Amino acid sequence: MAIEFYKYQGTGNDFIIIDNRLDIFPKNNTKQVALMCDRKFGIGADGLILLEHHAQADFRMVYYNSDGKLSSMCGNGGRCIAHFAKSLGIIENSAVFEAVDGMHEATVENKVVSLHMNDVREVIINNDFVFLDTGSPHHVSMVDDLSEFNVFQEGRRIRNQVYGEAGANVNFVQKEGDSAFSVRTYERGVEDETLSCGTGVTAVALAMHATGETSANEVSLRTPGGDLKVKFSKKENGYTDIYLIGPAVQVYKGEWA
Ligand SMILES: N[C@@H](CCC[C@H](N)C(=O)O)C(=O)O
Repeated sequence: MAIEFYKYQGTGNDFIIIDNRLDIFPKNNTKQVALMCDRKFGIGADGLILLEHHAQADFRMVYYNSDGKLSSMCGNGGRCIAHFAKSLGIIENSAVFEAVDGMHEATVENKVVSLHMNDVREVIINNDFVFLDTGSPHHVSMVDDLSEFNVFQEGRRIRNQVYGEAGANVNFVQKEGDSAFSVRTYERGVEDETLSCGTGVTAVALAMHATGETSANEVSLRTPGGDLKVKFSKKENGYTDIYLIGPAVQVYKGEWA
């Protein structure tokens, strides 16, 4: 049976999104998800997202990385699925949905989506990197010349040598101003640099605050795919009221034969 899909991008982090409220998708078929995400033999995307029925919330979000495996939270994907829900008429301008890391709220205003992320309880500060979980695990490291930095080589090395099979996403950061940073991310499950990572820039904003690189509670993050904003409040142990804000764009609609 042909599957109707929508292609989305949030600051260049791109996704196939499918309305699976009628359970049409073969959810255990890892090979099919990987093939659909393949940029040469399939549609091409960093991940695939299912929008599903939820008894108490507006919908459920199910996220697969481009390797075809179910994974942890995707911030840019969360922003894109909220926009998709609005385009389907499931929500008006605000959504409550459940993802793998729990409940989220989102507001959609034209192409800009603000996503409420879950609280972060622990920020682990090491000599030359910070580790924290913003729904997905993130390693954050500052570098001097981000545009020339070999994100693929160094990201892949850290992802494998430091975090082993489970892995982590690896973010490289350069300070651009008091509350502005540039970020490039190597994503596990894509096993490559992506143009942007939502949980990644969220991790960077909190890591920069926790290490004193910024004292601002609203941070601008420049990624190769576009600009995002992260707002947050500090609490005794960690951070609360965390919002990831930026564009989510429906690119096209198609059918997977
Ligand atoms: N692109 C995502 C992160 C997706 C999950 C990640 N690859 C993982 O497996 O941890 C985002 O925007 O947050």
